[in-house]
Amino acid sequence: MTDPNREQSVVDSVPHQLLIDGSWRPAGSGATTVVEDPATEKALCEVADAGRDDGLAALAAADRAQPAFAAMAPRERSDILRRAYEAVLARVEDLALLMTLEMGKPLAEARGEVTYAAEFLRWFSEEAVRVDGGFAVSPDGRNRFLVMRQAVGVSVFVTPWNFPLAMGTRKIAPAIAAGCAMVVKPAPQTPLSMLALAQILQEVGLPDGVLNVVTTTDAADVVEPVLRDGRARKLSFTGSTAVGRLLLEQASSKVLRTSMELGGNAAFLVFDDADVDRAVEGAMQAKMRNMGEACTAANRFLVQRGIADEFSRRLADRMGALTVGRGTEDGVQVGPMIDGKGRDKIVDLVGDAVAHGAEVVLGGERADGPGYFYRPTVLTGVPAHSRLNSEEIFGPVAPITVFDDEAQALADANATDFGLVDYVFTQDLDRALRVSERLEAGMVGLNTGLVSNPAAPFGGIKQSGLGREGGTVGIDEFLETKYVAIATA
Ligand SMILES: NC(=O)c1ccc[n+]([C@@H]2O[C@H](COP(=O)([O-])OP(=O)(O)OC[C@H]3O[C@@H](n4cnc5c(N)ncnc54)[C@H](O)[C@@H]3O)[C@@H](O)[C@H]2O)c1
Ligand SMILES: O=CCCC(=O)O
Repeated sequence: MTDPNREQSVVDSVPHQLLIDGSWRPAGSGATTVVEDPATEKALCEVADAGRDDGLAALAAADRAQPAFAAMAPRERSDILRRAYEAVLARVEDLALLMTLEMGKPLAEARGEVTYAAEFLRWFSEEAVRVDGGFAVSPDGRNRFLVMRQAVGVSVFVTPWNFPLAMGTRKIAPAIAAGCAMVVKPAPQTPLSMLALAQILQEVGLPDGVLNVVTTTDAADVVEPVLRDGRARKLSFTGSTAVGRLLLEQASSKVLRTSMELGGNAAFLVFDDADVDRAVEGAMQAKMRNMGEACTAANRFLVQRGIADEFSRRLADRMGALTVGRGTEDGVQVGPMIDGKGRDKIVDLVGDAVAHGAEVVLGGERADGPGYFYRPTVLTGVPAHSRLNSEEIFGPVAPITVFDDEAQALADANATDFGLVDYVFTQDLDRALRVSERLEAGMVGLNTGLVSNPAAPFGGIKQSGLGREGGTVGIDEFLETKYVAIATA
């Protein structure tokens, strides 16, 4: 259990204000909003609650900073990122505690996210100095083509609460590497991790105005004017598909470049020939990482008939052995859901599935007492038409249905508007490749329950998004290609 004095001092060590043009300031209106600990439902602190004018001030600051930052030597931008990587790692314990306090994940997982977030800073410090161009002779030999890549320009980031640090660095690091100034709007539930990151970036020498952070409870009031203003050139959003769709419309008014990391509805396929130990281990990872509050979370378990009983029993045993509690306490493996709305949605989805005939093998209820806790749950016989199969659960619920053959498994897995990630467990190499090719998803976990890696291209197809973050292509989202035609005598 962490010491309450240490918790308070970690919360107090972060500025609770907006960062605009290198200075920390209150919201123009003086408004503040409460940040809550979802495990206790008690207030942690207050932060500035920005409005429209604050958002536009942040945009103006980014616009002023943009030309000099784009002109800065790539090595200098790379060095800023490298120093930030080292500074984040030096503060793993404080950043992890801050994250656990504001969003609930157990400390061990929060440490993992801090490290994951830091890796984006390191990866893009290495990419910053590798932006290339091209030179070619035209087919008729009369011209030369010079191809250069330049920073897109001022970028607007809107980020979610579930990975409050990593979803920030996955955008901020490539933007710095490419030379883009930014306006960042974190989720209202988790402003503290982003403010702590901004403080670190400031300390390691990021020029004033390059990163502007605007915390608000009225996202629409702040973000829409910024997108419609004309000075921003790029929007990168991570969050739900519904909000992504709305922001795409707003971004279209000025034809902004867009990257969209949206919701998922991952299928987790287990074939009769799978190694059951690996499948159960992978299921625990794909389902229980972040208490199931992950876009990559396995949302639908599709298990072949011959192995279904054994897999369901073993998964229920493992999930039933998890310790639920406040993430700051020793040994806790499952923290609270982010808020009452998130927890109530899970209650509704499970209720709907049970009403349609699903059987509760484990859990199936919220936990008593304060905090937004929901017990790890396994359901079998979940009917195809229940809401659990089409909506993101975002919680520790594993719905299992049975299939008979590969064609049915593929049809069921692809019967969704989403296409972020799917998981496949089989020991048959031909099947593994065939199924991976036919799954309609941007990513596939083959005999693994974890695909996230800063060095790999993360992203979805269908209504799960546009573009990729991370990997060698992550920086491309922040670069324009310019071609110069050179006439030769
Ligand atoms: N694909 C990915 O990489 C990825 C990663 C993490 C989370 N997600 C998705 O995010 C969702 C969970 O996060 P969430 O609940 O924070 O999502 P959300 O869409 O409710 O909110 C995301 C962000 O959008 C902001 N927002 C909400 N309404 C807005 C508006 N009208 N204008 C401007 N901004 C607005 C929120 O304040 C928040 O900062 C899930 O659907 C999850 O799958 C996707
Ligand atoms: O919520 C989505 C998960 C994000 C990740 O794994 O990088």
